[in-house]
Amino acid sequence: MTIAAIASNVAVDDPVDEEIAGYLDIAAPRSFFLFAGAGSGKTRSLAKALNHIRERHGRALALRGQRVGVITYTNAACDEINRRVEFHPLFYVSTIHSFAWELIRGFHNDIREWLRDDLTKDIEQLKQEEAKGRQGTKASIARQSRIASKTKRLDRLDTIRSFAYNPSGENGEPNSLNHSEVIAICSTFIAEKPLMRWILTGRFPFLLIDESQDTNKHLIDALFVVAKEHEGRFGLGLIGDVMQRIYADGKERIEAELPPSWGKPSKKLNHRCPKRVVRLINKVRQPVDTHLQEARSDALDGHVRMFIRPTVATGQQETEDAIRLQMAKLTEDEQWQDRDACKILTLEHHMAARRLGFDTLFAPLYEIDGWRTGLLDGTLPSVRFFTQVILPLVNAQQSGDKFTVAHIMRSESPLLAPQALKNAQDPVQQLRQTQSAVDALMQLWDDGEPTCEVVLRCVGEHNLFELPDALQPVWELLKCGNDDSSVADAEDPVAPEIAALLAAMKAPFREIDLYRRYVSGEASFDTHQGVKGLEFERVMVIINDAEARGFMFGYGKLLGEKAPTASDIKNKQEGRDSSIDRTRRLFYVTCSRAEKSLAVVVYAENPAVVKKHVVDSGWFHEEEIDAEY
Ligand SMILES: Nc1ncnc2c1ncn2[C@@H]1O[C@H](COP(=O)(O)OP(=O)(O)OP(=O)(O)O)[C@@H](O)[C@H]1O
Repeated sequence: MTIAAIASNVAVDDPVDEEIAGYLDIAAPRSFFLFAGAGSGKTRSLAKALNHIRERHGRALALRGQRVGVITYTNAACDEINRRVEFHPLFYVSTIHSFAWELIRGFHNDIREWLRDDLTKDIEQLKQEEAKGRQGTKASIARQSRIASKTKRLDRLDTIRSFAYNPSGENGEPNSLNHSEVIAICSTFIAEKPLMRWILTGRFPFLLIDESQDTNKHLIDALFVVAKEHEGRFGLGLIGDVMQRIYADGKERIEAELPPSWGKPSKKLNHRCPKRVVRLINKVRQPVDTHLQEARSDALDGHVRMFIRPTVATGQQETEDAIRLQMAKLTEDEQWQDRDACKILTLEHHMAARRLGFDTLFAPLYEIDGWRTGLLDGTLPSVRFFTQVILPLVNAQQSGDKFTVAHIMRSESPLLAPQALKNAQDPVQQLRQTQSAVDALMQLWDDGEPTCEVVLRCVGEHNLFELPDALQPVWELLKCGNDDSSVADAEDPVAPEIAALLAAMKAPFREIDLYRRYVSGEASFDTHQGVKGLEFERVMVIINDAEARGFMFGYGKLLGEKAPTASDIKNKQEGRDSSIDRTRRLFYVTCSRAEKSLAVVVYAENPAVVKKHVVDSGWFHEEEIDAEY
């Protein structure tokens, strides 16, 4: 054996996978919680565990008509697990919502009664609030509208024979359940109905949950009940890292509630990060628990740097570009110069939107609560119309791609709809009219770049495409020139959605493509939360409380700039989560994405205080900090 082989630690966690295999025994399954930090190869351990079940117990399970349930966080994660188990039908791999629906579908009467109870309680609560509140306020109007819609739903319940749910869709039909209802119903049924627990364990004698720290706490609590009641015939495997819990509905302090009978395997190695990053994330984690990691013995040393800059109102983009050049020099990695070769993590989407230059379009739409999800996954119909119909046409036309232009026009334009061509007295004339509509659109670029509003007006005037419902009123307003929401009658303002769209339409058309690239993951930017589970060679973490809007996370306290509030101190004393804890975990997640080098950029009110704090905490050495005062 060579010295290198003796010193190598890369196989140090192999016994953990064997330990897990021991728990996955069909004759005596045992529940377990796998403690494993960032980059420790949780996906690989999960895939190994599944393949072990298939080899050892696949036949027996198949004969009994049983499957192995696997819950992961995203559809992409489901695809990855399925790929690693070669899409074997023994495994039912799904997201939490699909899994919950799979269990409750068919229990229509029970679902109806659950909804009746839930709606009645909600209405009662709203009525009490309304009785206490003031009439005529916006809050009162909103409450009354919620009471009316919930009452309508309650009144219709008895006419609904079967309920429906679409995990990836809008769920707008009267019989459809929304995402949180599906989770709540499933958790309640499991917790309260013994039959449901028998059904669950009968169908899935093993249930493995990845990212369990962020799995809905009510569901985890319900599954704890199942694991206890069916001990010896059902094995629940929770895989996760408590330090990476970043969503509010995950279960706090799950590790403290694990029953003594559960297995508690723990992985030590970080396969992803260079040695210096592992030392940093260990220091960040140290005050929280004892699960510290080792880097692989063959890992790079890597680089970490903190750049502290005074808080400024503008010019962050230039500052961050200059920092990338500094990183390129000190890491001798030229790719830092190329923004697209780096992952730049902002705390919130609007910070990325501002840096990438699609803020005019994005900011007003993001204000509308019900639109956020659609805006972020690119499915919001009003914006989708621009990204999926108008932009491809403009791009194809600009690059002379006649085939694509013809394809888009044939499939999307009412001018070339079969009926329009059939009704046209002269089809050749109809084709000419279509061409002149496209020409009119493209001429908008002759005098520089048009705004989305100008483009929309042109599309509407020439009937180039059918407008989605949401844009129809905007087009009507644009047509009559009444497009300035700021001068709208204060007594009768336009609906917030329309005002948001009118504001967004002021964006230059180029913002459409910048937005599209961001939401499709092609851009160099992402948010701190959005990169959970991912890894990148060069990571830049941007910390700027002055730009952040949410209240969930705040770096000032974590970095010593602000004192903890009375409620932070109370939370700590009572063992509850505080914003410092949440922010620490978020920081751990972001830093642990780096495969080669990491730059942390902090905009601080008081750079000297931040510098002293991170040096005193042992996170960075003085020479790793570049502070400007
Ligand atoms: N035993 C191993 N040997 C070599 N490389 C490994 C091993 N296990 C995992 N890796 C690699 O390490 C990286 C991290 O693995 P993975 O993404 O599964 O970690 P994770 O535990 O899910 O991390 P996180 O919780 O931080 O997202 C991946 O690039 C993976 O291919």
